Amino acid sequence: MIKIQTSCKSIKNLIILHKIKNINKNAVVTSINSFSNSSRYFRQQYGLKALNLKSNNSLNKCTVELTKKFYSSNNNNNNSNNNNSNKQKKEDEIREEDTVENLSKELLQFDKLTTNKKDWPLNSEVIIYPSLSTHFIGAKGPVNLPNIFSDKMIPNSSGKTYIGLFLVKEQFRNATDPTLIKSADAVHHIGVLAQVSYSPLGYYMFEIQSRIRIKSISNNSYPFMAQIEPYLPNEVEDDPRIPELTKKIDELVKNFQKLYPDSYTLLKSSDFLKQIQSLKPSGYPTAIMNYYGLNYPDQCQLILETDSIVDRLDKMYQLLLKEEKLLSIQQNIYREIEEKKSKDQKKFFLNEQLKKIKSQLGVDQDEKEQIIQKYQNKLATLLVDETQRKIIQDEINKLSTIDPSSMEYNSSRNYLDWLTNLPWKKYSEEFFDLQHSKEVLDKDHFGLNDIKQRILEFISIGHLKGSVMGKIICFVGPPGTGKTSIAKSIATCLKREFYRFSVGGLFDEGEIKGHRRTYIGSMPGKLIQCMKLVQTSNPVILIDEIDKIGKRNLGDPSSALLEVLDPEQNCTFVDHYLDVPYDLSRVLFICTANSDQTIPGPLFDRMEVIYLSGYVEEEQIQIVRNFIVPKTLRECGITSEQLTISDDVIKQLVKFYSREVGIRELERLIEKIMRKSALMLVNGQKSVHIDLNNLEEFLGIPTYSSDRYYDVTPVGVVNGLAWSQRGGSTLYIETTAQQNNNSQNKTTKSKNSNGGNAPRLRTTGKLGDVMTESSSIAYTYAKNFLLMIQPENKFFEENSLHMHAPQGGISKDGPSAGVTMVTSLLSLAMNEPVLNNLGMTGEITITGKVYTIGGVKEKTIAAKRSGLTCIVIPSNNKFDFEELPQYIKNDIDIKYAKEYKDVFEIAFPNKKHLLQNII
Ligand SMILES: Nc1ncnc2c1ncn2[C@@H]1O[C@H](COP(=O)(O)OP(=O)(O)OP(=O)(O)O)[C@@H](O)[C@H]1O
Repeated sequence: MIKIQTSCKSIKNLIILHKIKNINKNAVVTSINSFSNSSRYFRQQYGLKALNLKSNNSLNKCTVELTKKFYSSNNNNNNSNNNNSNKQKKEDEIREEDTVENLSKELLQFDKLTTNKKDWPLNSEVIIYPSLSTHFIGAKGPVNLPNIFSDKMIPNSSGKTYIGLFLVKEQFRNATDPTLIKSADAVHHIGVLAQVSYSPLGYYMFEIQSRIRIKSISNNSYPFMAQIEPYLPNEVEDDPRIPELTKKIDELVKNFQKLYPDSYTLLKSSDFLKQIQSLKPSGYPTAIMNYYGLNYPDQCQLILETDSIVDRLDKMYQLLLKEEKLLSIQQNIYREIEEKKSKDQKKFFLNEQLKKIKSQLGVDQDEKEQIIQKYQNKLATLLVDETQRKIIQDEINKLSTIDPSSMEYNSSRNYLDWLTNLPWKKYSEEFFDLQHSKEVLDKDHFGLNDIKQRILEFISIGHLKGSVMGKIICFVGPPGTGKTSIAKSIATCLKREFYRFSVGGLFDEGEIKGHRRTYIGSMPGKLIQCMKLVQTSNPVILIDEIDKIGKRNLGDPSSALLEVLDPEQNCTFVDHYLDVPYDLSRVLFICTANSDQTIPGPLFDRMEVIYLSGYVEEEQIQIVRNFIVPKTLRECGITSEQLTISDDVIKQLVKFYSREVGIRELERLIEKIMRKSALMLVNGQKSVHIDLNNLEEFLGIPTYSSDRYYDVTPVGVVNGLAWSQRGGSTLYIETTAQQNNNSQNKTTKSKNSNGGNAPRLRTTGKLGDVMTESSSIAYTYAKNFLLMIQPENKFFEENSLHMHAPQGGISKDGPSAGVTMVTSLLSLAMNEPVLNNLGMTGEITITGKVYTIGGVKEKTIAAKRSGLTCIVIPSNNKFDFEELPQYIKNDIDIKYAKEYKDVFEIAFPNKKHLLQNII
């Protein structure tokens, strides 16, 4: 009778049909995933109780009941005004077998439709699941399905449920939750159909079945529904390129497995290659993609959408190549990180081991603690006052809070090293023994008696006073005259430590006062460095070349030096680095300079200046013979038996190999002789004797032949005496005449007094401003003087003159050449040479007064060296000359001049009668 299918399937289809027809065709979504679900749903919806769905009878019953309900509700909907009689009638009709049979046919037809497509949702409709990655056929995995999705999933005819996974377009992918996407247009229209099942573990699993394409959107409000169709482009599976590409991919895959056995694969099946080789070409790319789980949604989407298998394979191959490069980079980075990690671990491990060993050896105290303890111990022994102690203690406390690996820790340690290693209040015992001092000075230096005398006086005061505090000695003199070595001897006399530093060309104040600790690599200045080195607070400090101290924008070193030297300030000298006052008041400062002219004034004022003027030949010979030769022999390890130097050689050296007033050049020459002799001795020679015969083998030909250009000075040439930082020297003044063209024509001459033909004086020889002015004065004075003594002599009116100072390469300046210039001009004008072997020095005023000059000693020494026998100096300098030691004054005929006529009288003995003409 009843021909209705009684299978469970039929019931479900019936329910769906019911829904389709009665409720909303487009919203046929049931939560029935399985048969049991459908029965439950069925019972709840239609009130069918105690339905034994497993028995055919029950099912039949159920179907009939359902059919009845179906029609009744259908008719109710169509005709709401039906009365009870109508209702009864309808129900009777429903009971009719044919109606049921019709329904059964309909149901069967429906069932037929769907049974052909086992893995296809009913009505070809799916709920769109917006996915953030592309999936390929065969991929499986859990999926998070909110209820709103799971309730509306559409099953297939056998109750399996489906969703459509569609990749969200890139621009919408930022949404953290794909379910928040507002329109179905936000997803690509080609995607995959996934069967969803509910796992006993309580979550949904998906498995990709096939590629699908959205035909139309059936519900564009969330969650979106779409009509779908299979996406099966024509695929040619026997394309000859396929095997070639798959082979290449296989190789890549093998490589991947070898290089990255543990990473980047979703399915870690070892026989994966075998599996994929057995796949059909159409399934191959998807299998590979699934295997590697490559996380490039857009590129994978492109592959998914690609029609031909060859193209899909090719794209995938390219993607894998790219991935391989990326992986190798990642692998390298990973390896580096691992290596570093293992190094750090190793270091940590070793450190721990070291600590254990130390603790077992009983030296388990932390290194930092040890260091801090060391500073504490040192501080306890330091003779510092309370303020200094507090500063050091604070720094130690600070150090204990700093991490040893930080930069600050090192800088703090450095600072503490300085603070705790200074000789705070440690002094060498005061020693003022005159006898001892005299012995030391005489042992180290020849001559210099006046200097030695000054030093002994100085030491005597120290003896009486108990200290030499507040004294600054400054030695001024030409190079090589023993300033440094005398300072060293003073330290020996006083039995104090000696430290020397040069401030020549020093521009940075920081060199003296240190740099602040905030600078990287900062250090204390020279004074504090000295203290640390000598370890007493009262050494003798020699500040060399104080006249050459520089000044730039990096602070003013001379004012820093003033702070150091000034007894008022140096008891609380603050070095920038140390930042703690240090007492320098008991230091004996000795300075040296080549000239007192350039010593900064405020410094000069505080000094006790002692001048050294250089040595005459006899002194140099003595010094070389008695001091330099024995000293150099000692230094070279040669005995006096192995090397002898004759006195003649030393004289020759002094006369023709050196022209300095000091000893340094002679010392170098002796060293040169020693070096060459040492070579000969080492080569087997028993002994070396140096005399005038073999001297040139050692030193070459003499550098100077004679100090004098002229043995007899010609007309117009006069020997002047000059002084420079290098000592005294002789300076020729030469004048020649140049006859004027118009000399005969007085009228023209006077007319041209400002023009080119007027007689004039030209000077050359690199004369400085002062000497150029002197030459003008001399010219004027000489003209006037000649007019007085020889009015008839028109030489100056008729001749232009050229005055020259030889050695034009050397700059000359100074105020002592006036008399020499006048004499040179008059000698030319009178055509009378000056007295032979005469030298002169003195400034002249325009009225003929001869003025005081400096450097008498140096000039006298220079005159003697040049073989001059008579010198004229201003009479005001008489005292200076008479003060000179006798050995310098010997063999010199000294003449004093007050006015120029005194000079004239000496220079031109044959013309002294002319002086009578002066009224
Ligand atoms: N009177 C002397 N007796 C013995 N040796 C001397 C004497 N004068 C100088 N010397 C020696 O001459 C050499 C140079 O001397 P020193 O270095 O002291 O010169 P200085 O005046 O300091 O020169 P500078 O101005 O260039 O610094 C030293 O070896 C020193 O021993």
